[in-house]
Amino acid sequence: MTLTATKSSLEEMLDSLRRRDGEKPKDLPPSLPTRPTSKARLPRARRALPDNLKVDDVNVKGHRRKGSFGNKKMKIDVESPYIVKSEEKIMSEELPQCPVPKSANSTASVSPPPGELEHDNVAYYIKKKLNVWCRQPKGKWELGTIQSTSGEKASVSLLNGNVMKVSRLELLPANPDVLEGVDDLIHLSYLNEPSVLHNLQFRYSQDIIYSKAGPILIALNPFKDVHVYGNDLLSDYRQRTIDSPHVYAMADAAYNEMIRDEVNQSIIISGESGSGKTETAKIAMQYLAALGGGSCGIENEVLQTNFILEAFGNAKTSRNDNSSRFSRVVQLANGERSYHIFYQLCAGSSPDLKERLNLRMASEYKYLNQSDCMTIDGVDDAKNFHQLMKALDVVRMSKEDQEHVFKMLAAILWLGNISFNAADNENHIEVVEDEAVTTAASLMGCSSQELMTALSIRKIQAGKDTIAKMLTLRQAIDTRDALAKFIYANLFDWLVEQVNKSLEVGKRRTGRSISILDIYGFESFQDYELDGVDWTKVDFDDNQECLDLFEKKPLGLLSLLDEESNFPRASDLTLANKLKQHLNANPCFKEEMGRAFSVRHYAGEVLYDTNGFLEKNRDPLPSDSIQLLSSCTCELLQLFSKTLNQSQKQSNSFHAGSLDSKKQSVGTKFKGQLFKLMNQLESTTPHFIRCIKPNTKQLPGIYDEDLVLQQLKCCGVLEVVRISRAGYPTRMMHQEFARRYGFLLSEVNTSQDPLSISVSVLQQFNIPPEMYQVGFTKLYLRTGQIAALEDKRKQFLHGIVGIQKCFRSHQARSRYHELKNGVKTIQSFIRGEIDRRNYGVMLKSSITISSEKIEEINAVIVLQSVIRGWLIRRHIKGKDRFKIYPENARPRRKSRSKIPEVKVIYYTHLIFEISTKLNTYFLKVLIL
Ligand SMILES: Nc1ncnc2c1ncn2[C@@H]1O[C@H](COP(=O)(O)OP(=O)(O)OP(=O)(O)O)[C@@H](O)[C@H]1O
Repeated sequence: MTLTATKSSLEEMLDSLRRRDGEKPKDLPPSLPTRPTSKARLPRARRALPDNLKVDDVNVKGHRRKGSFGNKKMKIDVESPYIVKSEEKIMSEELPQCPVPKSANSTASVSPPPGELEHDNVAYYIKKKLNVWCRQPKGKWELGTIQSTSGEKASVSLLNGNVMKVSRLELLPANPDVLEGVDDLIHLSYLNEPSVLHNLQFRYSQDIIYSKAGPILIALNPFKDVHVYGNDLLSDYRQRTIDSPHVYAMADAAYNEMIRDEVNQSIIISGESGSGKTETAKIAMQYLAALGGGSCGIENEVLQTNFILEAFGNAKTSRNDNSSRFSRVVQLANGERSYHIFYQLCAGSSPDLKERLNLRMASEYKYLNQSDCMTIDGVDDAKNFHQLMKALDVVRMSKEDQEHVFKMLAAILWLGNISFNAADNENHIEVVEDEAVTTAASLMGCSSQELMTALSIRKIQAGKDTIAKMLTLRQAIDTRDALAKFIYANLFDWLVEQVNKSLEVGKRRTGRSISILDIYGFESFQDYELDGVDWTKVDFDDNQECLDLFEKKPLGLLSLLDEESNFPRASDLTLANKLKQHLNANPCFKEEMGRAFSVRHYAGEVLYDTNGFLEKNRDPLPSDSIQLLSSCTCELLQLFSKTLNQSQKQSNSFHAGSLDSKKQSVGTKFKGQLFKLMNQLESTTPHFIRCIKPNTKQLPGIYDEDLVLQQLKCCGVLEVVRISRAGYPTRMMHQEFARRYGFLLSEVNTSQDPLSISVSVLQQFNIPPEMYQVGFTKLYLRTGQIAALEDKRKQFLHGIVGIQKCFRSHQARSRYHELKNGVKTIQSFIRGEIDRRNYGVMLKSSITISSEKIEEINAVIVLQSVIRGWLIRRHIKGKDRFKIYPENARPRRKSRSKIPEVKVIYYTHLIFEISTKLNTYFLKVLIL
């Protein structure tokens, strides 16, 4: 398969963009002011620092704390999200027609993408000495100012001092300095290629690797540690004290939407090999794991799973030392390695394990030594093997299962070493019975003979008879390799299943999930129309025709491939002819010479050679091999063959008669998996991250403009920004919108109808009508609108919480004082009593006093009792009157007890009072 991204198709795409830009959708302002209507000055590029600026407020690496000065994002915190702050107003007054965004939320004022300089505009640009982008002969863009024009030519003075004459078509408007390095491309006044590239480069040069392109997060691979991760930043993003673009912010948005809308989410990460998808996925996982429960250890578990998945799923390629790869067990190119796990196992297993697996050095296995590359600079395979063992323990894989996994890996390596001898003159072979066969067979749990038969003979059903046919060398090698690939693929799937099982705790708790995957998708605009929305249609490159080319039935490429795979006499040439015959009418298909054809994909044109298509599409694992696997004593192999049989039965019930009644083609399997994935995705809210590789050398600090531009175009980032500005990317059901924002209404809406509540909310906050569309079922909002409402909602909730706090604290304080006073009274009462009772003892224990003093105290106590007795006797006559009787022990002679209970309490108080006074008196005496 050769990739030929022809210039013509890219140019065509660019032209279509230009043509569209020329049409200028009616809801968008012109690309440049035709005439200045204000004499006001342009905004200064650098504003003076405010007096109250604190150094802490301005973060390095583009991490802007909310409300801090010095960031590029034009977002401001204002009372109403739709009221423009004075400074911003001045800016827009100064540039009445130049579309500088008023705020992050007001996107209607931005212009459409690249437009050539119009005649009127050129005069304005010359007069105001405004910067323009000027294309250099080699295609690079340079900043400069137009000095003069003559016909279609313009004389441009470049920043480096050179003056050059260029066609006006080679000039594009540049953004004002104030927009340099904005964190969302959507805020650029001019969304032309050089402006976008410059903006990303400006940020990249300051190690700000994340930017937004409307709803998409762009991540430029820094190829170095840029210190923008870790627990501190993680909690900053969680608490929303930082809102600059970051994977954390996107993961946080996904998490919040999952909780808010009760809908599963997906984070879809796309990009070229080596652009940083895996790293980005890990960063997102790190954030979600920390949210999901750092306390119960799941964070560590999630991060450990990465180690397992990378060991088994990644390999070194020429583009990336740690590339996620498929199917590279049996074939390797020079400079590349097979999956890391094979090298780790050979380098790091203990002598015991080595002996059990009869393991050799990596260089002794043919599956590994066909490439000249055995090690990776800076990577220690043995150390990584020990880390892998720990990770397997963390995901609770039993030692027995771990042993099974290592056995399967060793079996694969030994299978690769099996060789064949010619058996006759007809190119038939027989297996060489050597150490490779015996070890592979013993690791798999079958006899050497069984394995040798499966690799050299194929049984064919002819009516009721079974005929044994000897294999040719090619067939035998294919069978051996297919067996190795099958075992590895199933082992990997099984591992993923084990890992998922061990992580399922979280899912059981919430019932919701966030999936992270490497794929790219497009927005569908159909539902706008279905919902009765009158909107300015945004033209965009739809790849439906290309999708039809592949999967339309009965005459799609995959169906035709399956059909041809069923013809015994079919060849790759007959397949190519069939494709040309049936698919020529599709504009995405192009005939080529011989067995070749081209497909016009969204990203560019790809030339395909049908060589080997049929063989690869047929089921690569013969039924003899499947039988062998099911008879092996190794539990994992039995499980794999059982799973294979089940999936074949299932697919046969769905696709009866599609291929031969037993086998499912690779194409059909792939299509089935893709549809399953799409179905899963469709039930989620997607969040897109586009990873960009700034250079092919895998080095920091190098920004290759052409390479970046190509990647931006291939995945349609510029399209998405343009569509986001012109479209309504946020949709919400009226019920949902009313439930979430209805309470913000200052007047109660009597109708209680969600649609009218939604409209009242929009009106209350003066959302301009061009910022939304009201559908039958949903509300459609332009970019940034929901964020503004969310801010408003948050402010409102803060206010409510503030009032609640005040009221509750007042309540709590009053209650506290009441209790405190009560406690004080009881305490003083009890303490007095205790003090009185223990007075002598306390004195003895805590103060060192002489025996004379003790005698003195005793004398005082005696005196006290005498005085007390006298005082009481003087006040009250009759000793029974002073007794406090328990409830159930009242005196029998009630007639003699005439004092009411109140009086008893009074007297008791009196006694206490007197004795307290006496105590105080005597204490004073003692201290003196
Ligand atoms: N955010 C980042 N910070 C620092 N280095 C990074 C970052 N992202 C990627 N890299 C570097 O780039 C290399 C390649 O990244 P990664 O393996 O994630 O690419 P990929 O897109 O997954 O590639 P493939 O498709 O081949 O699997 C990493 O090994 C790492 O050195």
